[in-house]
Amino acid sequence: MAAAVEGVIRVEEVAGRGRALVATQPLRAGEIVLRESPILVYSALPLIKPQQHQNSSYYCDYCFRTLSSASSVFSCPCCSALHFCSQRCLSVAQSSSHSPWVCQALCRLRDSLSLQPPERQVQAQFLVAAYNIALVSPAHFQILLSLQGRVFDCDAGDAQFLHSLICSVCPPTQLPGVSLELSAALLAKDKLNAFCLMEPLIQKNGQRSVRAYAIYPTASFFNHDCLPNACRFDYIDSASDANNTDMIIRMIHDVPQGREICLSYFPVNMNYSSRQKRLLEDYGFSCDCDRCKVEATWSDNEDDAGEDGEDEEVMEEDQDEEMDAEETSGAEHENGASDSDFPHAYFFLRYMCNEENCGGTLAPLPPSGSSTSNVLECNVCGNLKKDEVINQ
Ligand SMILES: C[S@@+](CC[C@H](N)C(=O)[O-])C[C@H]1O[C@@H](n2cnc3c(N)ncnc32)[C@H](O)[C@@H]1O
Repeated sequence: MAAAVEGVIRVEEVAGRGRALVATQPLRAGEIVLRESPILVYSALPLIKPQQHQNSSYYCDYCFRTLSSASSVFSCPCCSALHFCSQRCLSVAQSSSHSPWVCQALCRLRDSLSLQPPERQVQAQFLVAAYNIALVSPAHFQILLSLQGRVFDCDAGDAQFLHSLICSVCPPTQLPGVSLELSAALLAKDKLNAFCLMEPLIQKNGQRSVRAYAIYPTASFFNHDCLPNACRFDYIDSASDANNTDMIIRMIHDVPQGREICLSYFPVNMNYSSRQKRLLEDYGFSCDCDRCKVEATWSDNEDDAGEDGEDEEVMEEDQDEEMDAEETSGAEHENGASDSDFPHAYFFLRYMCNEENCGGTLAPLPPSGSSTSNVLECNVCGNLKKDEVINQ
């Protein structure tokens, strides 16, 4: 597991927000403050693939890179259901994420879950992956247990169903300490801390789907802000990097020492009601960041309440009720609010990607020497853009 960038951020307790990551020194725009590998990654595809996809595989079930051609696919010799991009990925998986215990458990789950919705199938995969790390990597399991998320943070019905299922498909003697409470706590930790590794390409319907979910030990301590000062990058299909599922956190702009470093758990262009609903339902808190304080006074909040997107959402991008670039930067809003009521318009003009259907956030490339880069990179579509402000 790659470590955090030494010393530039540290975990602190912040009143009303739990643990948080705080700058130990002034941080510069574009600076990488964290790079780390996940302790657990699992597929976002349901166990039972839709009929039309049964004979196709999209990505390696170990490194999660796209599988380019059928000729380069290595299938699990036991279940034939998981596919790997190389003999190396297959071998490593067999002693870690696709251990004989996982292989057997997933085969049995496929039979038992055929009538269950895709989300349940994905949750079952998470629970198998989580209990597997208790067997193959107890230190990582302890880290998982230390993350935010208690029994009552997850749906009791889901926990009961999935726990009974796991117990019926896995020999219990192999899972010391397994209990309904533990299964529920693990599901809660997944809900509050998992990041989505998104498909790089936007689909025809304008959406991007989730390829895999991943849990990172330090990145799990980033709290949310609707105007974040840092954002995450991942390069899942990168061929050059052995750690393609690493999470990289870069500063969007300069911050002073002692400032909390926050991410947005979803695209910054979501509107106020959708953000509040999502944060309360999925993360259990009401946001009172500077942006929310301003937008709470806007009169049109009632109109968009209740219109929530359907995507899975955990610290990820989705296409919920959006504010487009014009709305977020216009001099006059539909409800009569002007830029003086919207002091964060500057953030949207400078740091929101204006590619259609993207919704990504821009951060400068890492600084070289003492100069801040004048090139901004989008964390969703990857487009590069000249920073007009720095160029002026
Ligand atoms: C990924 S964890 C972040 C780390 C967490 N604070 C901890 O102590 O482990 C997400 C949880 O942190 C808390 N949190 C995140 N952002 C917050 C905010 N802006 N205000 C209050 N609580 C927040 C919520 O409890 C949320 O479910």
